[in-house]
Amino acid sequence: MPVDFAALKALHAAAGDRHILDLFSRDPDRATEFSARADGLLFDYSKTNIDAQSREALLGLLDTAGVAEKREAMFSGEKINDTEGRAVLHTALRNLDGGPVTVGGKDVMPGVRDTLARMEAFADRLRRGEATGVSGAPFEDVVNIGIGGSDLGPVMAYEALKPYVDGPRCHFVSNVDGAHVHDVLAGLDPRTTLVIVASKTFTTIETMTNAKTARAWLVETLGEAGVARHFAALSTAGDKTAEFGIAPDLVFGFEDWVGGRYSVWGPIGLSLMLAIGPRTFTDFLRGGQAMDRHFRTAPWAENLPALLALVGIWHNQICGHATRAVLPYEQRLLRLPAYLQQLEMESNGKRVAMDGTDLPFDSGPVVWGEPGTNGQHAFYQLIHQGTRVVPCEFMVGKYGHEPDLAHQHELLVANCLAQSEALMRGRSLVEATEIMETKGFSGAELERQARHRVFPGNRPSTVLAYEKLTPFVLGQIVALYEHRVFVEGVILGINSYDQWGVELGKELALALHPVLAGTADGAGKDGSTLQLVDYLKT
Ligand SMILES: O=P(O)(O)OC[C@H]1O[C@H](O)[C@H](O)[C@@H](O)[C@@H]1O
Repeated sequence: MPVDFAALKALHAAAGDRHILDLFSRDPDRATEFSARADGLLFDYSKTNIDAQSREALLGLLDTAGVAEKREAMFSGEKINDTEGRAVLHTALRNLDGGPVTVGGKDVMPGVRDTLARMEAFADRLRRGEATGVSGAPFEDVVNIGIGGSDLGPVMAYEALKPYVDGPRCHFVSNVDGAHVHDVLAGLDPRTTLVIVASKTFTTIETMTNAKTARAWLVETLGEAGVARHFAALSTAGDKTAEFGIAPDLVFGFEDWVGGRYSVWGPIGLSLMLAIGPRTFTDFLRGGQAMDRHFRTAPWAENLPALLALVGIWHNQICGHATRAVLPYEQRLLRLPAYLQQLEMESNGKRVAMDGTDLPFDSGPVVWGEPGTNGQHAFYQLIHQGTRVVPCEFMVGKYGHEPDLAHQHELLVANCLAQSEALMRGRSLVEATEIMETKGFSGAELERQARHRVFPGNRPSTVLAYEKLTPFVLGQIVALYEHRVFVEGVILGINSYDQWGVELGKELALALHPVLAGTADGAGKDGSTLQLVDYLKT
């Protein structure tokens, strides 16, 4: 049944400009009552304007939208991506000791386990120095060439898990801008470099172009014979990887039921596995699996993915806040905001419902962010005093990985909690006036100066706290956000698993390329495009 936000909007309107602090005064247990835990994670959403009544109504959306049935449909391999006729089974990639999962009557788990075992065997051999390049020298560097989901997952996780890296160094090339591949290859020795071409379709123009450039770079030193030993491929398109010259034993395949932005758990995670080793990679999978279990079994009121989704719906569709900031107080999560941009915006940035009718409300929000504390010295000004409200999602760990620098970690945590507190508390005109009086201001100038120093406060934020950013915890966090996207998508009644919105630009770029190269004319193009072609063609 389609959801109706009218009741929630009425509750929001009735709350008026009620202050979040008043909710705490009224309910001394608010912090615990508006928090939930899962396998060591703590999600605190008490510093939002959601009260018991609005939470009840939000939870009601899950039943109206049939989230529980759709959740089981996803986990059991039904083709819920119905504009592409595909199942959505990234969860099978981390179903390490679970039961069979069938698609079209066939259990996919033997294939998943087989590919994982091949990846592990290769990773072990490479890390022991047994799988070598043509010169016999061990691989020291790995270059993952991919874009979108074939880049963001591995690069995000590699950066996040740097303390666990004890294998080859990984480098990531994604942009079709030749500067990217040039700069990465410039520092590398082809004799000790493994190039991984990561592309689900093996047709993505950026990836195939960069792969050809890397191939030419390698062949220049090692000859054609080097390709079979120095290139691996991660793809669903086995025929195309063979055409490229990649040896079949270095092709790690997967099925179309793994969406690009959900693919880090399988072969697309090979670079990560090479860097941290198969055992540690398994910990990452186990974290994802733990979150799957939590998502499937925890009651909705304690279910982290559901709660994150409902908080998201409340802020975006009900309160009308069009963006949300993801602010990890964890330097190594520096690529997480970019990863979540693809995960959330490519999944839930849709304008029609499943049945093709116009969506009667806004779809997913604009997601953006940076690690704290850097963001504090950049854009937090707008978050605190701008005219628009930006719901903030903070993340922070109890421990860092640098015991010698524990004092810095304390400062980091203090900053995170202080920002969340400051957003809620604000600073009133009275308080600001008092401060400016002590600085010697008076009269009209006192008021003018004080007004610049007012923080409206009452701005919502959530905190996701964890013990330490281990591979397991990273797995939990990534799966948490995946399932949050799923729940929001189901409530909105959209297909979170296609991405038709990326197609038009790709088609037009292909058509413009020959115009820029001077081998086709620009007939039918608009004046602006023609003017820019004229300026930019070489
Ligand atoms: O892995 P590939 O097939 O090369 O696709 C790479 C990326 O490009 C596409 O345009 C999609 O927008 C992404 O969802 C995908 O992750």
